[in-house]
Amino acid sequence: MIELSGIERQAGTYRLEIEQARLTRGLNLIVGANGAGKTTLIELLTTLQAPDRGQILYSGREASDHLPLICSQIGYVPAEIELYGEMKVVRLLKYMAELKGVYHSDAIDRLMHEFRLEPFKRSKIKHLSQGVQRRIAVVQALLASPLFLFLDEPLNGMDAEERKFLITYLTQYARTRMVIVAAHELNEWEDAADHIIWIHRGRIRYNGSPENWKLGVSSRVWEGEVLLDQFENIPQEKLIHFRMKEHTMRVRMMGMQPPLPGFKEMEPTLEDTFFLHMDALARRG
Ligand SMILES: Nc1ncnc2c1ncn2[C@@H]1O[C@H](COP(=O)(O)OP(=O)(O)OP(=O)(O)O)[C@@H](O)[C@H]1O
Repeated sequence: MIELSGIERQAGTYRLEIEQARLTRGLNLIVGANGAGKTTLIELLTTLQAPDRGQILYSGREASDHLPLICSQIGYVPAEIELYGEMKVVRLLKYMAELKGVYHSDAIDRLMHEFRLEPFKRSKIKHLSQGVQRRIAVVQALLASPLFLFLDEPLNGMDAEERKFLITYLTQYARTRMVIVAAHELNEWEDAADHIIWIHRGRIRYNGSPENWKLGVSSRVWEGEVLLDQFENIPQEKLIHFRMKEHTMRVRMMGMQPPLPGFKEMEPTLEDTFFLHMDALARRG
């Protein structure tokens, strides 16, 4: 468990403030608009940044008093990964393992196999696709079986198969450990997220189950088809997404009532719920 209390962090004009928060085992999905503070929160939790005020406890231990121990329990995949391009994959992973105090090759062999990296074992990192490089970044974070695994936008650069594999892997890993993921694309995490941490303008607005997050919205979600000229009159702020068909548009919208006859009410997804909460905040001003 990670417990935060009285956290304050100023970076330029941006300010993060967290009075109290508790993160528990399972897959924790940090959601928020651009610039909300997802990366700042992850960097505080990985000890990369120190708070100006407040306390972060990892399984009851204060980070500043037990830094080497806590760092050894953390795995981190940043959003912008920069691996040593000239190194071969196996050499890089051996080096990263040694830095983490892992001197036997079992973990490397197992993870290379699980993440299907064996064909690239002797390739230089710089010759590999973004998706493969990201898989390597995830593997290096997993080498010491961290209790706390942080991933910032981990699906960036991955193809559909890699994304599916990683989400399944993390879901299983999160059964016994804490996985904390910051993501923009929420629908992909629909079945994986155990907890939602919604951050808005440097404050945690929600920390709890996806089910309760969805129940916390008053507006509803509707889907239906409209003609192209009808589409032009749809208020853009109520639009969640749309898909062009031959002569019509399939649109997904939010609102208390069906926007037009023939629209059906839909179960809100995580992504819908994010839009609904943001819309409610905007209406409150
Ligand atoms: N060192 C810094 N100096 C000044 N401003 C900073 C610094 N670090 C972050 N910020 C600002 O703090 C805000 C929060 O940044 P952060 O990267 O944590 O947000 P985010 O939710 O991860 O955003 P995104 O979704 O765009 O990645 C942004 O407005 C950013 O420009």
